[in-house]
Amino acid sequence: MKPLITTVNALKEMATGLSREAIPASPLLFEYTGIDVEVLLHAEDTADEQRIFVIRQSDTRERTVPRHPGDLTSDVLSRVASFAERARANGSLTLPHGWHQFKRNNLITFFAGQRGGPEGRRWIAELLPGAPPDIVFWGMARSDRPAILEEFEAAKPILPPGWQQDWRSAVEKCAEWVELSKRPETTDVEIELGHLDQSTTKGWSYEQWLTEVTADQHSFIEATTTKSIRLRGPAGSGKTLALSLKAIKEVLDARESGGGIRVLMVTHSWSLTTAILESVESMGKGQLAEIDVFPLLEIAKLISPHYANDKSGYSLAADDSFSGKQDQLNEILEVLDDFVTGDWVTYRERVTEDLRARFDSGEPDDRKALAWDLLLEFGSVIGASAIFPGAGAESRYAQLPRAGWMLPLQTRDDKRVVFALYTKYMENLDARGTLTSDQVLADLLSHLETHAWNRARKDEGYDLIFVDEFHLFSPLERQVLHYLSRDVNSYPRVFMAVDPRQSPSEAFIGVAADGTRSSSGAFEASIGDVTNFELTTVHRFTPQILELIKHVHHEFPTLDLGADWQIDFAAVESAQESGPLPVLSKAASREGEDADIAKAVHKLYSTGRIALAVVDNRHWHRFSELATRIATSGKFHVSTISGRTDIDGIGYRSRGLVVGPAEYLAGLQFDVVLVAGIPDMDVTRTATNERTRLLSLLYLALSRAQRQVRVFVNDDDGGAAEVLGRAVTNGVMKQEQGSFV
Ligand SMILES: Nc1ncnc2c1ncn2[C@@H]1O[C@H](COP(=O)(O)OP(=O)(O)OP(=O)(O)O)[C@@H](O)[C@H]1O
Repeated sequence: MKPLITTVNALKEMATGLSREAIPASPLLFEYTGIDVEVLLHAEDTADEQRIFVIRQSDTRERTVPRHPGDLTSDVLSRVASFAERARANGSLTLPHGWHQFKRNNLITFFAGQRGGPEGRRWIAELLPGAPPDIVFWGMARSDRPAILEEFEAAKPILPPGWQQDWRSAVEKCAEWVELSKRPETTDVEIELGHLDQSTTKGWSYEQWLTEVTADQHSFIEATTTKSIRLRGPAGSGKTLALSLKAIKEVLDARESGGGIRVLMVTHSWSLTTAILESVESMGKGQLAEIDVFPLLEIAKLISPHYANDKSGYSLAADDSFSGKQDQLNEILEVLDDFVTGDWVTYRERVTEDLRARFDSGEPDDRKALAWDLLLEFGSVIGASAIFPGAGAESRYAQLPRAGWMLPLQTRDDKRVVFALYTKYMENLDARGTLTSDQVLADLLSHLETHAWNRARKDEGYDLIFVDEFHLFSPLERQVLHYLSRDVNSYPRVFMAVDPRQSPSEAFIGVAADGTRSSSGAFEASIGDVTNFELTTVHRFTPQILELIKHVHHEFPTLDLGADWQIDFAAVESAQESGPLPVLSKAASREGEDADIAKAVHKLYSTGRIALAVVDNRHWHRFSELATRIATSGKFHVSTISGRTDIDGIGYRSRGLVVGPAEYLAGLQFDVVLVAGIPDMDVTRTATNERTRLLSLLYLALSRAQRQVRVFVNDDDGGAAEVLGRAVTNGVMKQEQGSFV
C-alpha cells in the first residue's frame, strides 16, 4: 500500500470522530491519490505545511499500521497530531511522561495510545531535517524493548522518490477544490426552493415582524436601553429573533435622531453568528454597518494587541469558544491521565477526601467531570488572574479569594495539587506551541484593563451589547463582556438571551452548572440594575413536542440549578399548530436501529430539513458512518457536523440531512429531528451530574424540531432509557416496534 502524507490540521479533523467514509462528504478534508503516495489534506493547508508521512506497508511482522487514519481511534490520532506540534515548537522535543518514549538519533518511539489499552503499541517515528521537521511514522511495533530503534535503524527503508511531486500536485488540486466549493451551488435547485421560508425570519420584513411578535417580545423590543436586560425563555421562544429585532430597532432609532451608534452582537459559535447575520440581512434593511456580529473569541483576536502582535509562532487551534473548550478539555484529560499514574502519589495523602476520591476514580465519566472543573479553574480563575507557573505563582494562587462558583478547594494542599496540574498543562501547551481560547481571552481581559483600552474604547467600544446564548459563556468570557462598552462613566448596557435549560458544555458537571448560576450574579453586579423579561410562548415547535420537552424538563434534578434559574414550564405554551405525536422506535440491535434511521430519512426527506442529533458523543463515530452510508446512495444531501467543521450555509438549505452531536446543533432548527445515541442514564449507574448533562443534551436535541420528533433506541445498547419509557406511559410519545434484525 502507498504511504500516506497528511498534516496536523487534517489529523485533528479526523480526530473529531470522523469515519474514513465521511471524508468525501467533508467540506474540510481533501484526498488525493498520487503515483507514489496518497495525500490527505485540510482545506486550510498550504504547500509549506509540516508533512506527516504514515508508512502503511507491513514489511516485517512487527510493524503494522491500519490502512487509513480513519481506522485509528481519536486518541491515537490526537497523539500523532500532538507529537507533530511538539516537534515543530522551538527548543527540545519533550513528550509527556506517560508516552514512555525511547530515542535514538532522529528516531523516537512512544506509545500510540493509553498504555495497556487496545492501542498499547508503539509508534516508530523519525524527525526529518528541516523546520518545521517533517515526520515519518514508520509503523507500529508491539515490542516494549528500547532496542527496537537500533534494530529498526539497521534496516530502515526509504521514502518513495516521487513523493514531492505527488505532494505538490495534491496541494494544487486541494486549492482548486477549495475555490470550487466556495462558489454558490447554482445548480442545486433545492437551495432556491423556499429558501427564505426556512430561515428563522421566514422571509418577513422588519416591519412585518414588528406586527407579528408576541406581547412579551414586543415589550422587550420596545424596552428602554438605559438598563441592562435579561431575556429569559425556553428553547424556541424567539429569543434570538427578539434580540435581532431590537438591535435593528436601536440602529434605526439612532439614525433617525441623528446620533451614531455601535452595536455588538456576541455569540458563542460561528454557526449562530452566521444565522444571526443572515436573519438581520433578510429583514429588508440592508446590511447595517452599525451592527457587528461575532463569536467572542473573534473579538479577542480583533482587538487584543497581545494576539495581533504575537510573533511567538504559537497557534490558536480553535475557531470559536465552542471548539476551544473541546480542545482544552482533551488536553486536560491527557495531563490528568499522566498525572494520576505518576506524581499523584506524592500528593494523595494530603488532599481532602472528596478531591482524593475524584482523582482516584478510574471511571471515564468521573475523569471527564474533573477535567471540566479544572478547565474552569485554569481558565476562569488562574488564567484570568494572569498567574503563570513560576516563582511565587503558587502562593499568589493560594491567596486568591474563592467564590461560590469555583471548584471547591478546601485546603492549601488541595490548591497545591491543582496548581501542579496547571503547571503541567501549561508545559504541555508550550511544548506544542499552541494557545487555548481561554488564554487568548485572558490576555484580552488584561488588555481591557489597561489605560490604552480605556482611551480606545470611546471609539472602538460599543453602545449596546447583545449576547445570545449567554448561558454558554464561562465566567472568564462573561468578565470580558462588560469592558467592551463605550461609555466608561455608566454601567454597560448588556442584553442577554438566556435559556438555563440549554447548557450543553457547562453541564458537564453539577459544579459547573452551579458556576453558571453564581457567576451570573457576579457578572450582573458589575453591570448594575438588570430588568427581566420572560418569554412564555414557544414558536418553534408543536404542542406535542412541547409536551415531550416538559416531560424531560421534569426529569432534571432540581439540585443543581438554583430556583431563580428555573423556567416555569407549566406556563409555557406553543403557538404552533398541532403535529404528530413524537415516536419512540425500538430496534433489536444497532444494525436494526441504523436501518430504521435510514428508512425514516427516505420517508421524511421530502418534508423538509432533517437533523440526526446524537445525544452522547461517545456514539458519534457510529452515526457519522451511518451518515456516509446514507449519503452514498446519492439521493440525499447529507452534511456532517464535527466539532471543527464550519457549518456556514447549513441554516439555509431547505432540504437535506444534517448529522451531528446534539451540542453542535444549538441555535439551529429543523422540520424533523431524529434523535439517537441516548444512553440508559439509570440512576444507579449514572452520576447525577452526568444525568443532568445527558438530559440537557436530550432537551437540546428535541427542541431543535419544528414538526416531528423520532427517537431511536436499540436493545444492544440497553433499550429505552427510563425517561423515554415514562414518556410513553404518560402518553407524550408513542412507541413503535423497530427492526428485529
Ligand atoms: N412571534 C413569533 N411569531 C412567529 N414565529 C416566531 C415568533 N418569534 C419567533 N418565531 C419563530 O420561532 C423560531 C424560534 O425562534 P428563535 O430561534 O429566535 O428562538 P430561541 O429562543 O432563540 O431558540 P433557541 O434558544 O432554542 O435557539 C424561529 O423560527 C422564529 O422565526
